[in-house]
Amino acid sequence: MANFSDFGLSSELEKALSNMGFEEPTPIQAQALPIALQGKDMIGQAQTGTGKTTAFGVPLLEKIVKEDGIQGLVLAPTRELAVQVAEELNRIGQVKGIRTLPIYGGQDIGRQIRALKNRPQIIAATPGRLIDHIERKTIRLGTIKTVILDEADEMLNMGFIEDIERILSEIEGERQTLLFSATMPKRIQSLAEKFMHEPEVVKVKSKELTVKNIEQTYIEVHEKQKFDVLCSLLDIQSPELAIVFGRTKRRVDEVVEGLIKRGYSAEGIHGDIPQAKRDQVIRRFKDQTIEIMVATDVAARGLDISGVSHVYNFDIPQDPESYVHRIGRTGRAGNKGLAITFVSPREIDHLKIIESVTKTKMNKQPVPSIKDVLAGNQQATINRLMETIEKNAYNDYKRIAENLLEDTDSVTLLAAALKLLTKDPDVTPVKITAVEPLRARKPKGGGSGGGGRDRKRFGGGDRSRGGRDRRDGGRDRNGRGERSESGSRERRRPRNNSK
Ligand SMILES: Nc1ncnc2c1ncn2[C@@H]1O[C@H](COP(=O)(O)OP(=O)(O)OP(=O)(O)O)[C@@H](O)[C@H]1O
Ligand SMILES: [Mg+2]
Repeated sequence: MANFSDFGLSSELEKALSNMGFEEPTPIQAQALPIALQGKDMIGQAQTGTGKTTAFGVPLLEKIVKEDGIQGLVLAPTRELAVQVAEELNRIGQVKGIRTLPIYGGQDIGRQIRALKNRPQIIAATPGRLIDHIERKTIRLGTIKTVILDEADEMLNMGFIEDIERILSEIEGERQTLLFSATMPKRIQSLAEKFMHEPEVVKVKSKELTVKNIEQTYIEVHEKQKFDVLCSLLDIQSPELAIVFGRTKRRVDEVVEGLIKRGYSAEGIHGDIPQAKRDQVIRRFKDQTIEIMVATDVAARGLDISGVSHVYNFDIPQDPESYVHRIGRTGRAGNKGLAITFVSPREIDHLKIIESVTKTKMNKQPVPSIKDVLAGNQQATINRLMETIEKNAYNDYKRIAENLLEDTDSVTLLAAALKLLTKDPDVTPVKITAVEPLRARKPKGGGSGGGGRDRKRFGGGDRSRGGRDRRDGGRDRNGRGERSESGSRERRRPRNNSK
């Protein structure tokens, strides 16, 4: 078993890793560190939640010297991910006095310009906003030595290729380029050929694209029943934290509204929600103020939130890569997770394609019955009761209990109390606008397997329009007048509007 001390790291970084509670490197770290620390270009693929951030963060931070301008750049497809990567790099880099600043759209640019005055050595950015800064000359990339493309395939999907090209062209001289993702569609190769210098490819060997600690199931359910089934599952499974993925922004809004109506604590996140609100939702979800986050694919990539025990695909994802990343929000860092995908009868073929590309099998689970829901709610009551006993938080009620027991027997009393405490299945009417099932297009030809298939083959992706256009969220992958979320995750604002 490898050890962090095997890599000849500086004592500061070794200390930082042990402060973070990292006892031994994960497989991708063990394989990537020796290569990346030599300064070589590298492509790293490993399953979700297996520590890719540290795998690139350590070689990046090791190279940084304290007083030399911006030396490192991490590009990420979404704002939340840029923020999270910056947080992790700051945690590791702190001991060495290295500062990472997140730069992302939707946040006041003046604030970012002020923060740049603190002279961060690393920038973790979404491409659009970084270009704004380059054009304003508030960020100069001339001193950069290391570039990391986190979730590179997704940045391609989102049409960021021109932006990436533009950004990299600003970086003069020799640079080390690292590219990481849990999925590596074939298209990545052209990106690598273009921007990397003889990259070494590091793939953590495993048959499946997903980690074993996520239990994967699916439920065949008609569109109209989805919402009730979701509520039933939430009652039966009482997740610690759950993410529910929907196909469109409207879908997310409607599911959130419905969940709140039925008494769940839920909030939504998608590309049309103002950034300040998005940040707040993530914060409230992380600190468990809300239990359910409903999201479009904007939250599918990279987010590392501990306590996410369940992922529900309210709508089956458009393509296998999206599936891999969505369910990867649970089962991270060796923890267990459960992923449940709703499939309408006409989407079964689509499900089979996801299974074959990801090389996994989802077990079919029956639609839960009212009896199951009641049993789940009863169990939840019992758990709450036991917690109250453990916490010793019942003393004020002891006297009342003793008085009541003088007239009524204990079993009757307790049964009545349990009945009162137990939630009845909530049947408050909720209407969710129906969406058409996703239709699978059979892949033409052999396909590469292992996530190597092109997205275009699934669900009729429209990638022919110009880059700007796509980024502005106008793309409609379903072709049915509902905006699909992909493409509006990071919006470029018109120049005069980005104050
Ligand atoms: N060596 C380690 N030991 C223990 N925990 C670790 C180690 N390295 C990373 N972690 C933790 O594992 C979790 C997942 O790490 P990270 O977010 O880097 O995964 P990832 O591979 O980038 O996943 P994704 O593909 O979803 O982006 C984080 O909470 C991180 O702190
Ligand atoms: Mg990651």
